Amino acid sequence: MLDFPNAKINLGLLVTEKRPDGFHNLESCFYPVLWCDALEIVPADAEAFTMSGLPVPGNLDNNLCLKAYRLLQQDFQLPPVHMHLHKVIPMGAGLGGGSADAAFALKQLNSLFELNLSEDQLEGYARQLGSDCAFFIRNKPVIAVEKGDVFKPVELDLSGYTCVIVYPGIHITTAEAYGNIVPKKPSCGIEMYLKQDVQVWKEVLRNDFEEALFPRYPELAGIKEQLYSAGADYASMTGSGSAVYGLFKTEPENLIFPGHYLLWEGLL
Ligand SMILES: C[C@](O)(CO)[C@H](O)COP(=O)(O)OP(=O)(O)OC[C@H]1O[C@@H](n2ccc(N)nc2=O)[C@H](O)[C@@H]1O
Ligand SMILES: Nc1ncnc2c1ncn2[C@@H]1O[C@H](COP(=O)(O)OP(=O)(O)OP(=O)(O)O)[C@@H](O)[C@H]1O
Repeated sequence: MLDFPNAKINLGLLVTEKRPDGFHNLESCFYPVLWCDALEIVPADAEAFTMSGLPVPGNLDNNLCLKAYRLLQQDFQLPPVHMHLHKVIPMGAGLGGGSADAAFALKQLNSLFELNLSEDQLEGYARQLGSDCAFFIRNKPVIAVEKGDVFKPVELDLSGYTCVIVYPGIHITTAEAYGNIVPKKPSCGIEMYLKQDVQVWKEVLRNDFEEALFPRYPELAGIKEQLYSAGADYASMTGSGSAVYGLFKTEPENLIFPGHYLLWEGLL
């Protein structure tokens, strides 16, 4: 198990229909990337939660790490713990950082207190914390369907690629992004597209949120264009934005995004 909660990118994201429960069905390939937070959990005399790094908006009590602890507490007599979260993954970026922390907390608590929960059981808990959360239990590339929490295996290896992720400092709320989208039934599943060469993805693999968000935030389309100009085989916004990534076969030179966070690193 990786010792840090890591982010994900979405390779294609089709929002296919609105569900009766208000959520949306989607189809997307979730791929883990090496942009990580740090979360330490140790037994303590009294419950404590501390944070460092990027400021996380909202009440401390609403932090997904604490929610994960409380969820397990409903079924198990957990001793008090001190959790410390060092936040590095930008929020409102479509990188799933909060979900990654929550899934990591479930896994850590499972091993720390020998709860013997299987990965399927952990996914069950994760689903209750957020749609993206279940993916991070196994943390392997998958095709996600339904709310993004039901998975199909995918044969995909991008290990030769460098992934550059640009975060433009724009916070996009997931609920708001879904509210601005018109679901579309695709003519063909994402799996068919992923079987083709990465260079072909540009023509066929789309993220439905781009159409709704690019006119509002033209800067995002500009970043995607810059990544292609720098030689990316494929570039896209991830999740509901605002981070945009490029996949490069050879490391690009002279990529400058003033004032932006830039991760220049590998995939998992
Ligand atoms: C955009 C993605 O990151 C793609 O991976 C995810 O679909 C977002 O998942 P998430 O951040 O875990 O989202 P949640 O915390 O479960 O839901 C936040 C809000 O997003 C909307 N939402 C989320 C997931 C989904 N499949 N349909 C939705 O309509 C709902 O309004 C929901 O109230
Ligand atoms: N541990 C946490 N880390 C980050 N955000 C958290 C955490 N716990 C709760 N939150 C809340 O969740 C919000 C966004 O979470 P997250 O980092 O998953 O954004 P995101 O990358 O846009 O998510 P997604 O990919 O699911 O759309 C934050 O603004 C914050 O209010």
